[in-house]
Amino acid sequence: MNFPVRVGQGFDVHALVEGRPLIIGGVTIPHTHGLLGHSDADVLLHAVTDAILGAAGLGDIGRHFPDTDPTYKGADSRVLLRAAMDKVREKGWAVVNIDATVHAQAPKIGPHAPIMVSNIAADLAVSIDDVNIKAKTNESLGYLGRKEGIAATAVALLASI
Ligand SMILES: Nc1ccn([C@@H]2O[C@H](COP(=O)(O)O)[C@@H](O)[C@H]2O)c(=O)n1
Ligand SMILES: C[C@@]1(CO)OP(=O)(O)OP(=O)(O)OC[C@H]1O
Repeated sequence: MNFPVRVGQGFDVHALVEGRPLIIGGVTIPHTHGLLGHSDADVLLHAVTDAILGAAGLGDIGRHFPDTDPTYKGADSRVLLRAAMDKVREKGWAVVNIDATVHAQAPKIGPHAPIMVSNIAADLAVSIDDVNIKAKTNESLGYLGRKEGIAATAVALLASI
């Protein structure tokens, strides 16, 4: 159906391990542990990438940037987000707004959220007013509550250009 707006959602989770930097929303956050992944494991940017790809009907991040491809080993997820946005734009879509949540028992995300917002807004070519980042602990419940990993969820609204 041709309709001038489309919605997409994204989810990602990565394990917290020692000896890796913690990079979320393009911000390197001082912490005892970092996220494990093939790329820089930026869980928030991966959720946002899946949200915009999903809204455009373009599948998911692993389809475009496989974790079996050495090209993406240690990749900066902002580069992947910009490349995904290029594909979304080529299909005739622009981002209206993004709303995302980082599910992290620790560390505190709030102090870093403004820079995350500005990174994501720049990569998607939208205003900082069009990107909202929230954070929640997992109330110490489950694998997130035990600080075994950090998850992120995101929704994206696209408009036809
Ligand atoms: N990693 C986090 C988690 C939470 N916040 C902020 O704290 C508020 C309360 O979180 P609860 O999970 O206890 O409801 C939340 O609304 C965030 O503002 C955070 O910054 N970083
Ligand atoms: C980003 C990619 C590619 O380097 O790898 P990871 O960093 O492991 O992240 P994931 O969230 O599993 O997403 C898809 C991947 O293909």
